Amino acid sequence: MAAALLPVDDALALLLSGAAPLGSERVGIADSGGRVLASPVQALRTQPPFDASAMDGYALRARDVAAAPATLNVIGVAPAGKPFPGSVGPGQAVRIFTGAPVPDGADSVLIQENTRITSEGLVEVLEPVRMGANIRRRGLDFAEGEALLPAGRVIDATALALAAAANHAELDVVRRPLVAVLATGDELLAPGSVVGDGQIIASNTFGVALIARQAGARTLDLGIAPDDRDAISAAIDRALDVGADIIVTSGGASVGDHDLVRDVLASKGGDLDFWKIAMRPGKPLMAGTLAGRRIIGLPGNPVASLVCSHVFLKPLVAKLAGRTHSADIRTGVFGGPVAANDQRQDYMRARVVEADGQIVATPSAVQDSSMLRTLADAGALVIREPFAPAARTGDPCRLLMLR
Ligand SMILES: Nc1nc2c(c(=O)[nH]1)N[C@H]1C(S)=C(S)[C@@H](COP(=O)(O)OP(=O)(O)OC[C@H]3O[C@@H](n4cnc5c(N)ncnc54)[C@H](O)[C@@H]3O)O[C@H]1N2
Ligand code: MOO
Repeated sequence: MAAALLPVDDALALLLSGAAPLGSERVGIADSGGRVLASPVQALRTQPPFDASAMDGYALRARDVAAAPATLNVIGVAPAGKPFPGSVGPGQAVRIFTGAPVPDGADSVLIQENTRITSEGLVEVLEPVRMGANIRRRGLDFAEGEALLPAGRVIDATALALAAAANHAELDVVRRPLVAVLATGDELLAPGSVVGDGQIIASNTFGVALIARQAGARTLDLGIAPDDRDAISAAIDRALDVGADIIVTSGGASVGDHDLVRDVLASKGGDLDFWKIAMRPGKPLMAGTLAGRRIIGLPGNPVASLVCSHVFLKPLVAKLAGRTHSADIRTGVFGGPVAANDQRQDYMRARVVEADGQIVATPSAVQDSSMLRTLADAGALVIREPFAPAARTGDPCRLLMLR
């Protein structure tokens, strides 16, 4: 009897054990969007750094206009960036604009809509103003030294603007893992090639690399290696030389005479954590380490390579990149009957629609792992546990959402 295959969850746990965020690097604030903070961000300054006007109008003393209408002497102007140097005394006002420091002596800002210019240097105040109105107090937003953003926060638009406002020209971010991807196979040609007898176009690594990038990696395309030990070995050496954190191969993972990836890794001193798992598609998946780098050997079948990338590569990249990853797993119902499952956990491509508040998932009739188009059409993968019994239309199912 064939050896029992490693369950998917156990394989994933093995792959992720010991994976931790990579070190940090400093990047310019303008380049930090989308990265993950490696250290917390503190305010390097106080914002606003002075009591500031929130409106265009007049800075004055509230008590002077308590019995409005009242006329005040306009003794100067305070635009943003140019503080008024004097002080506002009884019966006086300073023309002020949004963002300008409130001059000494003034305790309130009256919006200009509630005033009338009567003559040069005089303003008629039509309504009283609440004490302190329209003034943003110093430090309203944050004060120097305050913690603003925690380590681990993804730098979204607001975090980026806040860090800039706090006067950070550079930020400490988690290094993005470099994922090098290699296609293997004598039959493979780059897209755009003239295709000869027995040849096909290599597609896997494009999708695999995009999945890695979307999880937070940088990627390097190592191209296509023929089914030749030296060629595969040379490509892996290149990945080691450029400092790849994860080396991903596609193809050559199975048991055929031309499936060489495992041999090459072994000959280079690599250690396999697992090979062959209870998954469909994806049975020949392998993972291990080589010279301190992580290796993932994806099966060549296009759907297997992409499904394994979603299930294994994505969380590994996310972990090294310091991101929290949780697969989008939902409960739905079957839109058609499915047969009982065997010992491999199945990831069935399914079209999904919403009906009566439920996700209805209808697996494609043919699930051959060469069929990319059915994966592109699938909104989700139905996850079928090993030995799950046959299911009928309307029975609940577990979905890994793809879109
Ligand atoms: N005797 C057995 N044969 C196979 C088994 C098995 O257990 N015993 N497992 C099957 C399963 S499951 C899979 S999955 C495949 C995976 O095998 P490999 O990883 O060795 O993949 P290849 O043989 O190199 O290629 C399989 C298939 O995919 C095409 N391919 C490969 N690379 C690409 C690429 N970059 N882009 C597009 N298509 C690619 C290749 O031409 C083949 O058609 O093994 C089964 N066999
Ligand atoms: O994993 Mo192979 O594609 O699982 O069929």
